[in-house]
Amino acid sequence: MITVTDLTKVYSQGGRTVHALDGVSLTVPSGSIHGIIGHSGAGKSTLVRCLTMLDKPTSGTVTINGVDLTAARADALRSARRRIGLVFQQANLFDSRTIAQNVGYPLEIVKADAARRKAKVDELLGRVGLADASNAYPAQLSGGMRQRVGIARALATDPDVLLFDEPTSALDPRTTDEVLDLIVSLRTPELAVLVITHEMHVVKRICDSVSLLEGGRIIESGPLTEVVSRLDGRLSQALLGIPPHADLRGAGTLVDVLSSGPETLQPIVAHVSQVVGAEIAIVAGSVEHLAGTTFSHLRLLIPESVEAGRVIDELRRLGADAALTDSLNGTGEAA
Ligand SMILES: Nc1ncnc2c1ncn2[C@@H]1O[C@H](COP(=O)(O)OP(=O)(O)OP(=O)(O)O)[C@@H](O)[C@H]1O
Repeated sequence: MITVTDLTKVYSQGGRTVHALDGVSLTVPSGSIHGIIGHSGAGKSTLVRCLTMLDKPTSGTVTINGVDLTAARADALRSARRRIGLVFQQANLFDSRTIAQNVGYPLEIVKADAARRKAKVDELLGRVGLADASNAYPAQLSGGMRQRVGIARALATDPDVLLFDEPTSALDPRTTDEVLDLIVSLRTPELAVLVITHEMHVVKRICDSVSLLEGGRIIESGPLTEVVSRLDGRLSQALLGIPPHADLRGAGTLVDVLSSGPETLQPIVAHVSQVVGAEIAIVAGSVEHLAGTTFSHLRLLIPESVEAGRVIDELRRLGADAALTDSLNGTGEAA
């Protein structure tokens, strides 16, 4: 389990002070995959550096399975760092070493004997689907395969936390999904996985929970199924993205409606049209299958002849959430 409490990082540059991290707190239980999503400049790289103590936080704590990294002294910190496996955007492999030697490198550092090293490397290459590539060199592998090697290397010291920093940003969509599926397959009850990314697709595909980082702060956080259910949430609007609607002024009132699970199979719009005695158009929509549940976010155009409040009440009565589109914050804007 990784626990981050009130983490801050302040940089001073040319008389200017930058609060790159401004009170970040989060918990990633062992056995789960947590995503941190944010735009460029949100503080993602700073967070990675502070979590691994490559950069010392200004204040706050980072605890891994009860060990406070911020309080650890040199030796203790070195062994605590080994509890974190790190995977970056580029695998950064040694070109002159074979794949097996690259994966076994962290075990050389801790002076594991050759037999143990070989057994571990064989096991890890099997886990990442590269058992046949052990004698190959990095230049002979595709980008996706190199990333698999990086993942195997990060697992070499049996870490408690696996920290991914933009793991798929350099990969094509198909390879991205293969690597994401691999990450999911690594899940064990002992391992806490933290994925830092700017890609909502990564969050949708593999995360159990997610935090939105902006300006060094976590402004929204929770289990995926919970954040997506908040009609007014930034993460919900990004996960169930609806393109900004065309200018429909004068055509009626826009209402957003969000439903999940079995409700998404109900013809609620047709039903409400019948109840209010008017034809309601769906002008935009998004349906996603996330964390095992189907979510639907629709934008409806209510004719002027019908009171939108009645439609909203009726939709809510049917178990959906609904609100006037204009009342929602930042509608149509991705996180
Ligand atoms: N060493 C530094 N000195 C001064 N300011 C810094 C330093 N590192 C980061 N910052 C500032 O801290 C803020 C967060 O930067 P950071 O690189 O962590 O964001 P990011 O989300 O990783 O962005 P990107 O995806 O573009 O790398 C930015 O305003 C950046 O200019």
